[in-house]
Amino acid sequence: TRSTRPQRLLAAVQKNATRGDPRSVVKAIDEFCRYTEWAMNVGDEKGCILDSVVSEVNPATVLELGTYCGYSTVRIATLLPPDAKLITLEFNPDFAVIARQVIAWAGQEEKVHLVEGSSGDLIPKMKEQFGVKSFDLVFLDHWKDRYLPDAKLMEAGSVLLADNVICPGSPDYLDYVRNSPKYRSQYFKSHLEYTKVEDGLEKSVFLG
Ligand SMILES: O=C(NCCc1nnc(-c2ccc3[nH]cnc3c2)[nH]1)c1cc(-c2ccc(F)cc2)cc(O)c1O
Ligand SMILES: [Mg+2]
Repeated sequence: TRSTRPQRLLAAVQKNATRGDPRSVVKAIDEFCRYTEWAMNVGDEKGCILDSVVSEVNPATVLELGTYCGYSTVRIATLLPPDAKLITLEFNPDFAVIARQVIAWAGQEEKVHLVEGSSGDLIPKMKEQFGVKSFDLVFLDHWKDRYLPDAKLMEAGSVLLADNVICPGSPDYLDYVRNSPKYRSQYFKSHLEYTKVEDGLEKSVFLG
């Protein structure tokens, strides 16, 4: 049967990227998605904004919601010190299978813990399962209607960075973080990955 898009993306990584070289993995995915087949990775333009926020926060613990093929997982992990921890949640087992291989090809498996399941179930269990009370940085890139309920599950002191606040959009989340006294929010205008369509990242600092 026909391969899936994540399988074709992984094949492009294994063909064009050097094992153990995360930057070549990121480059191979961006080239594949720009010139061969679009895929919903955060991409190179928004990826640079992601990189700058990760570097600024310099987190010891990161939670990523929505692994997909592991593109942003690799970008984030590459910027973390060896003892830092990145937990990434993926709901779709087919995506998780691919993401594990992309993360391994990039040589980042030490810092990354990919957990399969739904954010609504797993976030409340974070504390006991991973001994993590709160995360220094949370990257929201999963189902857009889960951003707000999951943010409310996590109100324990961290920086939230949300992808796709314009396209596909998460209007209830955006309204909440921009109008709640609990957050200081900032919009980074950009474009939907590999296109000219407007999109952006919203960075929201929890004020406690
Ligand atoms: O849907 C997206 N991303 C979400 C993937 C996902 N698939 N499954 C999950 C999940 C759901 C529960 C979860 N609970 C825990 N992890 C979870 C992961 N997330 C997404 C879509 C687009 C997009 C834009 C324009 C278009 F015309 C078509 C598409 C762009 C993007 O950057 C995205 O991130
Ligand atoms: Mg996204």
